[in-house]
Amino acid sequence: MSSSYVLGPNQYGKAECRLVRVDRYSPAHVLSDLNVSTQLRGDFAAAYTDGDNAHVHATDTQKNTVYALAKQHGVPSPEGFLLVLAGHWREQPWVTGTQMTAEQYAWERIGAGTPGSGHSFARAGGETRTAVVQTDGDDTFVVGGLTGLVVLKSTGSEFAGFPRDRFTTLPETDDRILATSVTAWWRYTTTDLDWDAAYAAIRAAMVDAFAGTHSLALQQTIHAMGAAALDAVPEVAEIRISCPNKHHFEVDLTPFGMANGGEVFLAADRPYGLIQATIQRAGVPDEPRAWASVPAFA
Ligand SMILES: O=c1[nH]c(=O)c2[nH]c(=O)[nH]c2[nH]1
Repeated sequence: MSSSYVLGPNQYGKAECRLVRVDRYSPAHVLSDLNVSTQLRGDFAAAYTDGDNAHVHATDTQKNTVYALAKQHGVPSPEGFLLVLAGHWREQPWVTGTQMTAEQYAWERIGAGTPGSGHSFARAGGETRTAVVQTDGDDTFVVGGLTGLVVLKSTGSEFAGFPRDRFTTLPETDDRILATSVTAWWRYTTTDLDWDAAYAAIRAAMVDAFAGTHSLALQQTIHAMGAAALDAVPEVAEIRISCPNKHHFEVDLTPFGMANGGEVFLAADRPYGLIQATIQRAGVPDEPRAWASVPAFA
């Protein structure tokens, strides 16, 4: 190693620990959804100059610490949780400074009046409403839709009974987080409607179906959402729904002597299940021209 270089400022840690904490103390669950990054500064030069890791608190350990301290202390606020994390790391050998950062995603309660109220949420900030109008000669077609409607149930979701082969490792579960970002397109059979009222009715029907359905699979939930949309607005002939299964993995805290209790989750971003279905009103003829150029399932 040449002595003509000196190591300048440096820090290291684990970036973007996606942490979801479900407080189940009352029937109305409380959800905290954070993206936490940790950075340590201190006496770590030898790792850079000599590959000597004797002082290096592994970034994997830093990640585990996020989830373990979330279990122990809860996540009342991003600031409060980061203070807990910083307090932990500042006490460790060789650490002279820390930088703990978090983004928090806000959720609103949904499904009031359904059995899912209390454990069903939609990401605040909301979805994007979409629309496509096409003409072909004298004919006019209207497709409405939405994308980015992010919804989550902190209980009331199971997944079991699926085939097991030699590559199957997924355990069956009778209680998991179900979360998705809904994209939907629906075809109207009219060109004369109160479009805002129809949109509001379809969105509300889908959200309430998501909240109110005790889910045995995302497939079943999607079907319930589509059927609810068709029930809500008779002028809709069919609805296409595309839903990524935004997996939330219960973090194994047993190596740290803690039982998770369905409270601390790692929100994974990929890979994800992708479930897509069209729900059609029986007996209504297809109209492929309405869908020309509308993105197919993707
Ligand atoms: O609701 C689900 N549907 C699936 O098809 C599936 N596959 C999987 O691994 N998890 C899930 N969850």
